[in-house]
Amino acid sequence: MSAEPAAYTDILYTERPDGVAFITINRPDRYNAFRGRTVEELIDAFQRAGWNRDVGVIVLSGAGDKAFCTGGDQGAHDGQYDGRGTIGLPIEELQALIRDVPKPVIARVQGFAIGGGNVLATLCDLTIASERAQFGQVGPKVGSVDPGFGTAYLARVVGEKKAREIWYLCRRYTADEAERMGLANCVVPHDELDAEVDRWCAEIMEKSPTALSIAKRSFNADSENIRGIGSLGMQALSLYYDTDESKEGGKAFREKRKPDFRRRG
Ligand SMILES: CC(C)(COP(=O)(O)OP(=O)(O)OC[C@H]1O[C@@H](n2cnc3c(N)ncnc32)[C@H](O)[C@@H]1OP(=O)(O)O)[C@@H](O)C(=O)NCCC(=O)NCCSC(=O)CCC(=O)c1ccccc1C(=O)O
Repeated sequence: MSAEPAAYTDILYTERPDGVAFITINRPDRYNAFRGRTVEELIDAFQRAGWNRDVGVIVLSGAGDKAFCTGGDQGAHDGQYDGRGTIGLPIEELQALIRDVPKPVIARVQGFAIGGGNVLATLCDLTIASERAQFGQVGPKVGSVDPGFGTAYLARVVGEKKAREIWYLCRRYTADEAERMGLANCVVPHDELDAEVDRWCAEIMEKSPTALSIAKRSFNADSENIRGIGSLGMQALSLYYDTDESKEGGKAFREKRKPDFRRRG
């Protein structure tokens, strides 16, 4: 096994001899929320695994038992986030890269896949969930929204009505509900999650890598226009983040109280 470069602080990276690369968000004390640095490291790791011919499948996961990923770190923004990019996070690059790497990406979801973490799981080619996993969106509850793949592509995956419900009501969904709506491929007992992920990876590794990459690109082509919607939307999100309405969401989350979005000046 090759270990992650010493420079990574927010993720773990491992390539196994069987051709599986594991990329793990390693901020369990923050429920694997991402800050600017986390997103940069994820981009670096996906580039590394994505173009290495010895790697046939990539598994994205979150460290610990609590969360796969809970989206942007609420401690890393009051307005823009703390990194580069339109909103202070190069999140569009990461989302596009998960689609662009010419090999299947599996989301291994053992806990919360919430907010931007739910977007990452949705973007992975396949999702394998523990029975303890929980899925959902929180954007309109915390003064945010994903204006591209997280909304428009989600509708391709679960259908328009369900996608709108997910975003407008911000409920949490069990792993079984996620499977029924097409957000997860399968749900397994918690202690069987890694074995199940290994089984799917082994089956993928037996298949023609070129056929898989053509299949992936073909699936992607049909929803590629959403990339443009997303980059336009990020400009709008950047303006929204600077408003009192958006800031109230993050502030309320940090103060552990209900937000008051409808208050006027
Ligand atoms: C994940 C929860 C549903 C868990 O709820 P619960 O079990 O009641 O536990 P809590 O007490 O709420 O949380 C435990 C502990 O974890 C900390 N924490 C959880 N999530 C985050 C986070 N994202 N950032 C920082 N810290 C987090 C929490 O503060 C607690 O710590 P203590 O020290 O114990 O107090 C629930 O926690 C939850 O709903 N979390 C909020 C998730 C969130 O706000 N995510 C970011 C916004 S998501 C979003 O806006 C969608 C838009 C989007 O996808 C996007 C698009 C473009 C750029 C960025 C984003 C983005 O994701 O922001």
